[in-house]
Amino acid sequence: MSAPFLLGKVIDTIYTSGTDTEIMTASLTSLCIMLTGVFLCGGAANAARVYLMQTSGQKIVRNLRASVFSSILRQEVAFFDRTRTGELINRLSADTAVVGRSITDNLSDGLRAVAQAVAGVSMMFYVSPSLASFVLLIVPPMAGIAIVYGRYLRSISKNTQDTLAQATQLAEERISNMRTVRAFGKELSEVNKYIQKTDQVFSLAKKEAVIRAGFFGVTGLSGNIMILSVLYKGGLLMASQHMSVGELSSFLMYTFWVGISIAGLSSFYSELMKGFGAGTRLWELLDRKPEFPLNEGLVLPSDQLKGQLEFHDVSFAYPTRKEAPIFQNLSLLVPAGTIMAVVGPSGSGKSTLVSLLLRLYDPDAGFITIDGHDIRDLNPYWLRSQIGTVSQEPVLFSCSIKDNIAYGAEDPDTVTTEDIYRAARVANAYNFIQGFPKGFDTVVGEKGVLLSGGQKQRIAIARALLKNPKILLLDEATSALDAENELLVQEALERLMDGRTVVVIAHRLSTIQSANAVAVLDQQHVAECGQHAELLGNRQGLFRKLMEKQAFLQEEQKQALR
Ligand SMILES: Nc1ncnc2c1ncn2[C@@H]1O[C@H](COP(=O)(O)OP(=O)(O)OP(=O)(O)O)[C@@H](O)[C@H]1O
Repeated sequence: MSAPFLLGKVIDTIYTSGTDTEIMTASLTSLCIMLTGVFLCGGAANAARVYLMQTSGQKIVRNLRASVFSSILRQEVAFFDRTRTGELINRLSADTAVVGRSITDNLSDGLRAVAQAVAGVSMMFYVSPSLASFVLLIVPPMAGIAIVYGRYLRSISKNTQDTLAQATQLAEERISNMRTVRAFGKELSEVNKYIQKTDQVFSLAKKEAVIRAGFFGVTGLSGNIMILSVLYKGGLLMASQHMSVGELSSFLMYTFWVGISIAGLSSFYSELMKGFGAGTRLWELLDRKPEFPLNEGLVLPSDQLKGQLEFHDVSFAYPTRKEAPIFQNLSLLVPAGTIMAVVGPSGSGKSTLVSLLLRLYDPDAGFITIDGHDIRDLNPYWLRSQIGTVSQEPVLFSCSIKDNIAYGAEDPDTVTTEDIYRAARVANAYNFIQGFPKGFDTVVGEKGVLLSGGQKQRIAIARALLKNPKILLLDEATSALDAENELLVQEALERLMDGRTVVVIAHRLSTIQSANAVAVLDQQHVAECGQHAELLGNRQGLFRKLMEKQAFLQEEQKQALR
């Protein structure tokens, strides 16, 4: 900061020392030594600034990403029904990147520009207060222009990030459902839809470019006006002996300095406003409180849990479709240690029943109990740790089979390989896993696409076995497995169900026959409940009709295969 001042002194020394070369050389040497020291300190400070700002900025981004991800995972399931995956992915990657950029390199350069501008202006006042006051008349109109520009840029940035999120959503959905896109031959039309979205992003970027160009043009022009006014007014002051040539040179250098800082500041300001625009949704996400807590409430001694489940006059509609109730005054008792098969027409709410038991949603009226405790009073973490699930289409993560099975355990890090092998054996999965060249270390592809339906189910059964839950919620696969797989899965399921309270969405006759009771869902409540033989005996009953229809369909399928 003192460099222009010292350079001014150098010029004045040269100018005033006349022909006395000895004095001039001595003064010049000492001033140049001082200047070298100043430059060295400046260089070191600059390097330290860049390093510190980079590392602390990246740390902020890392923490921001972790907080956003943790905030997303804390939200209730209904939040994910309303919010698209692609949008959340975009918030996590693109928005945090924009905010990150605005607070890392940009903040570092911005702070330097602020420091330089403040110091430069102070030095301008120090060298010549009257010239400084004259030159800085340009600041108030510039500040007004900057405020309007900042607001506009902020709103454009928010729109850009929102449109980008829609484009990401479209791409994410199509890529993850590539087989359907291919089967319908929709590649070209999907590309066109994506291009439409990116075109919207492009037109917003063009708007941003126009206002940015205007703003940078104005700041450049004002810098040149400042220099021109220094030359004009400073020239006059020099002519009237109120300023030396060295002072005018210093002042001019400070003016350049301040001009460059203002250019830096406008770029800093632009990036900061973009960061604020992109950050708006991030702050909303970070501030959002989930509708129900994840880890608060009553924890019962797990060894005393019997596992009796009961629905008491439960009414429920999905938060996104409040106008279409799924259950009205539904009551159902599943005694501890028994198997309840749930059947009913498609859309009657069988999966919804399971979701309510897992407390993914809360009933609108009525309540659900486990051993007489309202599940809303129980700690949701604890509740879910007592429940095992195997769904129709089990989801496996893209990691090793070993890690996928260990995922069932409360603390996967403490699970031994022997525990995993044991669970795999009981689930009839050990032999086929060991048949792979890498055995249990085989990495299954995204969503486990390398495995057949039956294999995935057996891994999911091993995962549930490792959890060793008191309560089991099963959704039997509707898609037919080959005879051998069917037998192996059935056997594994029977072992898994042994000694637990089971609610099974049943699709196989054998499961329905072996269940202790069958609940038939229809018209938003339990239409019939009883043992298989008893329900079948009621000729007018819904269960009988369902079974007849199923038998009819099976017969039709067999004929079609012949
Ligand atoms: N997350 C959701 N948001 C809004 N509505 C939903 C949601 N999930 C399911 N539904 C609706 O709730 C109703 C019951 O669905 P559910 O999946 O529980 O039926 P189901 O008996 O299991 O059907 P299926 O036998 O065809 O699997 C359906 O009309 C469905 O469209």
